[in-house]
This record gives sequence, structure tokens and C-alpha cells, in this order.
Amino acid sequence: MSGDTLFVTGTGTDVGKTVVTAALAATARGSVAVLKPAQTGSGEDGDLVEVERMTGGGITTLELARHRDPLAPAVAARREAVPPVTPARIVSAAEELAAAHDLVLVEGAGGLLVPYDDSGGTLPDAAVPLGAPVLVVCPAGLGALNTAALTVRELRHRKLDCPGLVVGSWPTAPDLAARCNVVDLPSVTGVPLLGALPEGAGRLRDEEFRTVARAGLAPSLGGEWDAAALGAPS
Ligand SMILES: Nc1ncnc2c1ncn2[C@@H]1O[C@H](COP(=O)(O)OP(=O)(O)OP(=O)(O)O)[C@@H](O)[C@H]1O
Ligand SMILES: C[C@H](N)[C@H](N)CCCCCC(=O)O
Ligand SMILES: [Mg+2]
Repeated sequence: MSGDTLFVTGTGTDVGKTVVTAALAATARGSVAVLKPAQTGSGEDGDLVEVERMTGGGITTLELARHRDPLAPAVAARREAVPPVTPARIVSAAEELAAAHDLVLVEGAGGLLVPYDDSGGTLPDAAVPLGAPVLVVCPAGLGALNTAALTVRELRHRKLDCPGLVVGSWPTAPDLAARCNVVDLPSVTGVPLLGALPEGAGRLRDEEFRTVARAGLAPSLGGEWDAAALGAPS
């Protein structure tokens, strides 16, 4: 058996990759593993603890390295004088998990081109040999058009498949930019908008989280989301 592998990247850090990863895990059919190749910032519990809390457990989680400083993995590893997590190491860990699970989700650190090692290794260098698609998480508001377009352009440049975008945190009171972005993100990036998780979703857990995850992810990602739910800009 070898399950599917999906990478989850973002337009940057703090855009909601962890919440989206947890939502994908919560709505997936079959066994799920979540791989966080490198977790930086040891003051926090770490993304996998967050994923376990939101999903209520029942999934496999694997963190390959934990670094003290809340920085890019390569920089944090260098400052500790420990070996970094290389793309090759990410590939072998993802392959091992895929041999035993129906779905492997790989959550990167920060945005797409964040360095993992000092030889220029990045998340795409692991996704390419695996032939894995890369989902892009973006913010809702002003600035998302540019950073989402740049991220998708880089994925195309590397011949990686991008199924689409998911907004990590859709505001309770969306402003004009957020409402317009729903319309313009697909045309500006050339990939569909495949969901939007409501602000506050990250504080939910178990069945409550699963219900919100289903409502916030498109059918192609295992949910029931309909872009029309966000409302058209006037
Ligand atoms: N839909 C949401 N509901 C509630 N909180 C959210 C949501 N999306 C993001 N957040 C909050 O915003 C912050 C950043 O989100 P998150 O940790 O998921 O970012 P990230 O993209 O995974 O960043 P990193 O690069 O550190 O992995 C967190 O404090 C998280 O709880
Ligand atoms: C610490 C933070 N939450 C992430 N884990 C790492 C983000 C690295 C971003 C590096 C950069 O793009 O400058
Ligand atoms: Mg995260």
C-alpha cells in the first residue's frame, strides 16, 4: 500500500497552515499521518500538538526536528550547530508514512521557499521527487493576491501540481479586500479557491472542529464548501 501525499504550504508564516492541515486530516477518509519536518520555536507546543487537539487524535504525527529559535529551519539548526532536516530526509519520512497510511499531509515551515538546509534545500525539493501536489494556504485580506500569485508561480516553475488555495482564517466581518479576493484569487493565481476556514476554527476540537472543517473545505478536499457561502462583493 502507498497512500497519497499532499504538501501544505502557505504564502508565509501565521497564515493558518496548521489549521488547514488539521481540517484536511479531520475530513479525510481512512488513515492519516501528518508530518512536520521541522518545528522551530521551542516555546510553543508545536503544530502537531495543535493538529491532535483540533482533530481529537486518531492520526499519526511525526516531527523530524525541533529547534529552539522561532526562525527558518536552516537558520535555527545552524544556530544550534545541529544537522538540518534535508529535503531527502523529508522524502524518506513521507515515503515511510505513505506505506502505512491512506493520506500523508506534510506541513512546511513558513512560506514555500523557506530554507531547510544551508545548501538551498526547500520544501519543493521534497515535493518534486515524491510527485506530490502542494496546496497553498493564504490570508483573506489585502496582500493575498500578490503573495498567492508568487507562490503558485514558483510551484509551476518547479512543475509541481497546485490543486488550489485555501484561506486559513476567514474573518467574521470580512472587509472589502477580503470579499473581492474571493473573486480575484482564482483569476490572478490560475488555481481555484478550495475553501476558507472561519476565524476561530483553530480554537475548536473534535466533532465541532470536524463540522466546521467540512463546511470550510471544497468537495475535492473532502468537504462541502461552496464559494458562494462567502458572499459576493457589492
Ligand atoms: N481559522 C483560524 N481560527 C483560529 N485561529 C487561527 C485560524 N487560522 C489561523 N489561526 C491562528 O493564527 C495563528 C497562525 O496560524 P498557524 O499557526 O496555523 O500558522 P501557520 O501558517 O501554520 O504558521 P507556521 O509557519 O508557524 O507553521 C495561530 O495562532 C492560529 O491559532
Ligand atoms: C517560527 C514560525 N512560526 C515558523 N515556524 C517559521 C517561519 C520561518 C519564516 C522564515 C522567513 O520566511 O523569513
Ligand atoms: Mg503551522
